[in-house]
Amino acid sequence: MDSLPIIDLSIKQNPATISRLRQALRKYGAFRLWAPELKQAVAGGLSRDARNFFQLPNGIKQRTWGYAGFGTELIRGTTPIPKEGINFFRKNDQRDGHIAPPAEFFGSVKALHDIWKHSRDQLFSTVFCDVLESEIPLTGTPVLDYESMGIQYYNSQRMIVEGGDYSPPHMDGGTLTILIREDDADDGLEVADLESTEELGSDGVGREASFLRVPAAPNEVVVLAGTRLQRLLGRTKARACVHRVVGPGQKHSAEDRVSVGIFRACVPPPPA
Ligand SMILES: O=C(O)CCC(=O)C(=O)O
Ligand SMILES: [Fe+2]
Repeated sequence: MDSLPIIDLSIKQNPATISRLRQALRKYGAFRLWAPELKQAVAGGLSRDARNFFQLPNGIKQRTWGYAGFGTELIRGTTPIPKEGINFFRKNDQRDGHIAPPAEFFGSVKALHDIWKHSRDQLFSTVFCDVLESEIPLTGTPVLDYESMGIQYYNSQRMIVEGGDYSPPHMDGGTLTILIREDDADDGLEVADLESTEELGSDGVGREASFLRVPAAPNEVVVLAGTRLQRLLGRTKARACVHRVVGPGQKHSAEDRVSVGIFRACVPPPPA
């Protein structure tokens, strides 16, 4: 397998596709999803609004709900990630004395979320019933598991360590992450071949595994399995994807990079 298999939710999956998906969930914990409408929503406004937001003065960003400043997010509690981000629909983000994100930006995020809502049930029934043949309910624990959206902004001008990576190898929590990126044949995203190492933790896997590049191809997004899915179903069915974003160095093109994650894609966010 030298690329991740892809599914189109608008058609019934044939047995060959199902078997490729099962294999990919064990080997990489990831697959691709045909989703022109999600890509269109990002290209048609959200990425522009995100770039405008991240250009705002620090003082304003710091006071905005859900904002995480450059290098403040940590991997495994220790390693700072050289990116900025803003999260939407997360509990407890609407702190006193803070301000809402610009209305236009919020509108674009909301529009993307409304589009995603239409595919969510179909994705879950395909993955859990047809592919994983699971009867374990994966929704319905909203205290642990609620959906949020995060926009990541990586700026190569701000890389502290030359040749460093944008994001170290890590696993996401939750069941599934939907990752939407701007089209780019090599934007640095890579997923580990989990069958190429005995290591289980993301740091060990990151050191030892071979990694597969995942191009950000037109009309498609990537679905990553998270630690919660692995816990619920067991490693024999699905592994949590270990992924990283290799820094700009010589390896890929982008000077800055915007990505959108739908995290813990599982249950609807709590009402605003
Ligand atoms: O920016 C990306 O492509 C990956 C982001 C990511 O892995 C994360 O935010 O958890
Ligand atoms: Fe991640």
